[in-house]
Amino acid sequence: MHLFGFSRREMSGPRPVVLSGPSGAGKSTLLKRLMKEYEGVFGFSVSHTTRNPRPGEEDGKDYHFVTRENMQEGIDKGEFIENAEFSGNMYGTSKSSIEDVQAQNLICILDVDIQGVQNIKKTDLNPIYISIQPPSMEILEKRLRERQTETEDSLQKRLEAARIDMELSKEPGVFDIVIINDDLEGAYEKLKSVLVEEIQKVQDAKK
Ligand SMILES: Nc1ncnc2c1ncn2[C@@H]1O[C@H](COP(=O)(O)OP(=O)(O)OP(=O)(O)O)[C@@H](O)[C@H]1O
Ligand SMILES: Nc1nc2c(ncn2[C@@H]2O[C@H](COP(=O)(O)O)[C@@H](O)[C@H]2O)c(=O)[nH]1
Repeated sequence: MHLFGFSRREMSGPRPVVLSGPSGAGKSTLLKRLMKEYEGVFGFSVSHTTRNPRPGEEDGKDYHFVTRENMQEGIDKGEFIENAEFSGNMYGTSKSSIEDVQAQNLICILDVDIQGVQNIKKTDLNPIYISIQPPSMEILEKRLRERQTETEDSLQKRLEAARIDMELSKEPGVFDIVIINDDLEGAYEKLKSVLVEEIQKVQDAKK
């Protein structure tokens, strides 16, 4: 089996991690904390998107912010392992975003929606699949509104996508673990406990 031209044996680095779950469930909050606590262990796979940057977001760090034309050109050229339409915008994971992280022997973290999960399952990336879920739709809506990043239209689209995500994530075998992000500390501890073995591998390799 080959992934991006490398055989699995040649790619003996740590297993990637896919973080998914509804928009507003707390994925970025948890992964930023993880990357801060374990500096030099994780590398973020920087996705491409056609949405506009939010205040404080940096091109090339949070996302590669691109036009639809640019993104479609890359997809047509086979540069993406997966891509999806979400809340009126295109999102996708380029092959090079993963290769850049894996070349450094870091645990590659992908933050993707449920369509991304379904499409990554068709590849041989072999990640650990983690779903971050909100305690309820009501709390999710409150968190999204308080974040003040969405228009009413975008918010409604995200809530609709969240309903589908919450249903699909209940299906057995889709995720290795589903973490309910109610209390942030508890959710973070659970996330760390799932990743402890991979973290150890990277830390041991550095010794
Ligand atoms: N356990 C929690 N309790 C209360 N608020 C939280 C909790 N976790 C995250 N939040 C807040 O909820 C909002 C949404 O979190 P975050 O942006 O991390 O979600 P996300 O899943 O990354 O969303 P998106 O997919 O849209 O990027 C943020 O304002 C964050 O500070
Ligand atoms: N399928 C993919 N989904 C992605 C990717 N990058 C992010 N996402 C998901 O999009 C929504 C919205 O993100 P936001 O930053 O606009 O709030 C969220 O669920 C992300 O997980 C990707 O490359 N592929």
